[in-house]
Amino acid sequence: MDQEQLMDEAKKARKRAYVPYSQFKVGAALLSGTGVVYHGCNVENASYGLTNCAERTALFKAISEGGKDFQAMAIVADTAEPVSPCGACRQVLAELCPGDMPVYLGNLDGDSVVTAVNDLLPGAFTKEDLDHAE
Ligand SMILES: O=c1ccn([C@H]2C[C@H](O)[C@@H](CO)O2)c(=O)[nH]1
Ligand SMILES: [Zn+2]
Repeated sequence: MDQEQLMDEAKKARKRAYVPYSQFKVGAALLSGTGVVYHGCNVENASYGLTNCAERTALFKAISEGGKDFQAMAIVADTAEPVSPCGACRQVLAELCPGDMPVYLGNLDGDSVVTAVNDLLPGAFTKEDLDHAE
């Protein structure tokens, strides 16, 4: 599955966004090592802070269903520039995906940029930091 196909999967996921408060729909698609695509949309809540972003929805779905060896993630929103994932999602990506995994950021106009997990969160706090606790 190439970048364009994974972006199309993210666009499909975006349609399911539950966004009664922001009306800002985001979709994500995460490709696993076995070729399975895990889809995620943002899911908001009347208690705003409980909102789950599209990226974390896809990641948590994938882990809970046994997905592994993640190959790439595509993220799309209706933004002027390709969407920029929030800090919480960058941290969860750093936890669960390889540092060199490509992340495709896009918008509905077809603009896209390719980045990588490490570039989204240089110096991430990781399990290695915990290993050195005294
Ligand atoms: O990369 C992003 C950025 C924002 N949101 C969601 C959270 C909230 O529902 C809405 C506005 O921030 O967009 C995502 O899902 N992913
Ligand atoms: Zn986020």
